[in-house]
Amino acid sequence: MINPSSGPGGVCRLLASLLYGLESHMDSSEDSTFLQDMLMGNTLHLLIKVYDRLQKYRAQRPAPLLESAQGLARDLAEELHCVVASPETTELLYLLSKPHVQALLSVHDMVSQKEFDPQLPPLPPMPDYIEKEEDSIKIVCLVKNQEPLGATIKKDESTGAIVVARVMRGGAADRSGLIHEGDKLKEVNGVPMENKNPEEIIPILAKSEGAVTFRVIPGTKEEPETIDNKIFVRALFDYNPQADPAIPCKDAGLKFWKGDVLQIVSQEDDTWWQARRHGDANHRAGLIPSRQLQERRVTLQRPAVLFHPLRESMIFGEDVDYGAISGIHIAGLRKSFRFSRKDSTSQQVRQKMGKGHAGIHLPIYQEVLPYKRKPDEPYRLVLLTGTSGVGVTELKRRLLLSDPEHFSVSVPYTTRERKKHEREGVEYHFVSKHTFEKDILDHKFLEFGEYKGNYYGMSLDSVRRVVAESKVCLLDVKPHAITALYTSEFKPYVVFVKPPSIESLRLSRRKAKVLSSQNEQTPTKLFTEEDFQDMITSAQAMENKYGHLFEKVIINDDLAMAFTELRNELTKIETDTHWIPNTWAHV
Ligand SMILES: Nc1ncnc2c1ncn2[C@@H]1O[C@H](COP(=O)(O)OP(=O)(O)OP(=O)(O)O)[C@@H](O)[C@H]1O
Repeated sequence: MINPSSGPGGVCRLLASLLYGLESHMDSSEDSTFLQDMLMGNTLHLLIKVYDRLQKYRAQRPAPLLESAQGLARDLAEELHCVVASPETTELLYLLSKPHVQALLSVHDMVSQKEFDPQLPPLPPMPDYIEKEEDSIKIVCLVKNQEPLGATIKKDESTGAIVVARVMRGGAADRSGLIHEGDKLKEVNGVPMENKNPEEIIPILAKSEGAVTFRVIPGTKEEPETIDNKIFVRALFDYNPQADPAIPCKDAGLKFWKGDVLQIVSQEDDTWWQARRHGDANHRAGLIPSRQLQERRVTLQRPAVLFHPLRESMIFGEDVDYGAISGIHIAGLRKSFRFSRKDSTSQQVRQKMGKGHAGIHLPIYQEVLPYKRKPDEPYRLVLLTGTSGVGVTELKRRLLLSDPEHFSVSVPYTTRERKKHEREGVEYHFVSKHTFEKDILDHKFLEFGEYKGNYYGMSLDSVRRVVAESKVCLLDVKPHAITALYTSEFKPYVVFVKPPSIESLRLSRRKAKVLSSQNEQTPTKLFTEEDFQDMITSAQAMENKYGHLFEKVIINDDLAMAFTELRNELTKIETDTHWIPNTWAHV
């Protein structure tokens, strides 16, 4: 090693002795000559001298020249004095000599040399354990003087955790931007906060000066209970960010299912909104496709994993043969006024109502509001729908029997002759063909059809009459009729009765009988394998097309269980706060 303090002479002597010491180890005189030439040569000695001068020069300078603006200006002025004078150099020299330029340079040097940031202590090592329930720990190191921390703490009575209760504006904690209300303090300077009271912790904080290290679980700001100015939507499709190739970050996505209520927290981005699932313990917002993005996807019907496009051949439309109208009594109650099974050879059903959509054009998000029925308000209309034979009539029948004072059905209209035992307005409203046809033209019917030369139909007025009696009106309708009732007047609670798997159908419907209009002598028959298959296929098609209108899906496997589930759900919507489309709030 060259020691500059020993001076160039010392270095030369060192090189000479080094050469002498190495000679005995060298095999060839050629190597020895080469080393001697190199080490004792003038070039190396001159280089050592230059190096030595530079060291001395640097040691004499008071401050590093390049960091000082004044020094730079001085050097520049010296250089300018040596060059041939020109108007520019003269002007520059004049400017540099001006007192305010000098003052400016001096201020620059003063500021640049000042140490403003406190010396931060080294970060503490990462903890080698993280409790399971903690999804993130923050290690905050504050350097404070005698000033207080500027935050208050409290003990969370339910969890026992020490929580930052308040951060004072402008205080040390606030200025750091690292400690927030709701943060849980786990440790202060290595002292665990568990089982400590705020009174024990305050002196620890007060005493600490210099670097104070906090181990903190970032808190989630407690949301005030008010829902004003918040946007809630019901998701009308399933979404899995892991299966979405377009999302900017899969882990930042929010997975949700059709029917989930989401709070939209940001719509700033046109493509990706931020939302959290209502009722989730996790308050972290996640990315969801914006309405625009999802609409584009639905329109393009891709990617298939995110949206199940409708298969046209399976869509229930106005041209489908729904078969006969059933107006048959079962156990003293009228059989469903729905267009019945496909095995009928009867008339085509003409639809009048139910065309178009209830303001929901694409099943994306439906804006919703919390709703709780007031005692003087009418009950929500209960619409039961499902594929033929699935058990809609049976469930309605059980509801009526369970509480005839509370539940009721609307009375359909017919143009057929009244039978002896029938009473006007009980089984049917009996009207003339002329009146019925006039009512059709006046859009009075929700559904109507023709069977054996007679009209049958359900009018909106019939529904209104039940609602006006302060009863829960149960109505079983084909899904396309839902839209006509999807209004703030009726606030329909739409229940889709869904068949279970084909194996469960075979088991549960072993002895069940269905209507068969093929044989007048034996109007009922056992289910066939084809019936089960049809039920499942039709249910899937219905769900694909109208699923966005279904507020509740009940799988009718075990009848008693399906009934109990339905009954409980109806009680809930009568008594609890739940979500309804926000358009129903404005009458
Ligand atoms: N979960 C069930 N287990 C066993 N049998 C059932 C179940 N649900 C309904 N059934 C029976 O299946 C048959 C058809 O039910 P239901 O008449 O209620 O069907 P529906 O949906 O009203 O059909 P449609 O529109 O053709 O009248 C009935 O005999 C009924 O008792």
